[in-house]
Amino acid sequence: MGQYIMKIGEELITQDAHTNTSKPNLMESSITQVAVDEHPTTAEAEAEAEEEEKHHRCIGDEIEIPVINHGIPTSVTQSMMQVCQEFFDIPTEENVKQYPDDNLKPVRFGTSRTLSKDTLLEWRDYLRCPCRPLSDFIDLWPAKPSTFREVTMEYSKELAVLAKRLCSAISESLGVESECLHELIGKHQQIIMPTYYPPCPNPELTIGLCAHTDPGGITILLQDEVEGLEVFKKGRWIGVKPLPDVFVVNLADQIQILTNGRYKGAEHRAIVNAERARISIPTFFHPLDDAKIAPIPELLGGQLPMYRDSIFRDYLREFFTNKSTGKGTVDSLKLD
Ligand SMILES: O=C(O)CCC(=O)C(=O)O
Ligand SMILES: [Fe+2]
Repeated sequence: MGQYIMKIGEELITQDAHTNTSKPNLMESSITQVAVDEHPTTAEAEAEAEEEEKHHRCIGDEIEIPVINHGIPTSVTQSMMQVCQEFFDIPTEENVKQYPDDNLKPVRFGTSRTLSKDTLLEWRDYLRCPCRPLSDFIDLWPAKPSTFREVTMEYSKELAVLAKRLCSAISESLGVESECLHELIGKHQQIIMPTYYPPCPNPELTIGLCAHTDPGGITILLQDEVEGLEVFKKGRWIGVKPLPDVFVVNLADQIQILTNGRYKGAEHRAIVNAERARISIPTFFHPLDDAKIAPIPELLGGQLPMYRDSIFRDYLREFFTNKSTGKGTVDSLKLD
């Protein structure tokens, strides 16, 4: 009941992404997209929401967007977190054997714990689970833990609905057809990537995940209660505080291109700590591999395109081949 996405100019309730500041961060630019309903999920959320309701909230460039009251039952997010925890509890060697890290395999497990092939060691394990069409992939997903497939299927369906809502809100905030971004990016590829960051005896010597923007369209991220996600904003890294029942949404590179730079991909990274393992579950929404991505003509408003066209498959290849960090790949498409 009452789950919807607000659009620009309407009343917005968002939560500030910062751990370092308690003040809400008002931004000048014109993007807004947040799911709210009249029943905040936690007392904390309610208090913060009331505080922030007074403001016209604009969420803009290079910030990760927390989404509360998204309508996804807590039982679904908790089960997903739990089943991922159980998956990562399986001995790493076993997961490596079951789901080899072979680029040709859609479902694969990557780890820095047993292998030394990476020159730059990112301190994490991950499982890549494509979801669409489900019938193509579900039998390839882990059969252990025994509930993994069922729980992940349920979660993926809920996330697909949320992604559609977010795409509509972003489209409306841009002044284009509400289906626009869903058609371009929201309804095609969906990939869930549960990620595990083990505690690290020397966290200052490593990184969980290097600075990057996500290459796809949007990313919806569920994290456990351990801090580690950071966003680069105004020249510094800012921790994104994990809050119960709150998703973090990243706008990614293809949104930056489609909007001709009006909305920016959020640059982020993950750090690790010596005490506690952390689990984060990003779900990536990508265009079709053979989609041509270029600034949406309606959004040019008489300006020249800032980015040249690219085919998403080629974009991804470039992104992964060059191990591009930060905004490297998207910047490489910039026209002079
Ligand atoms: O650890 C996180 O929360 C971020 C994960 C992430 O950015 C990614 O997998 O692209
Ligand atoms: Fe990311």
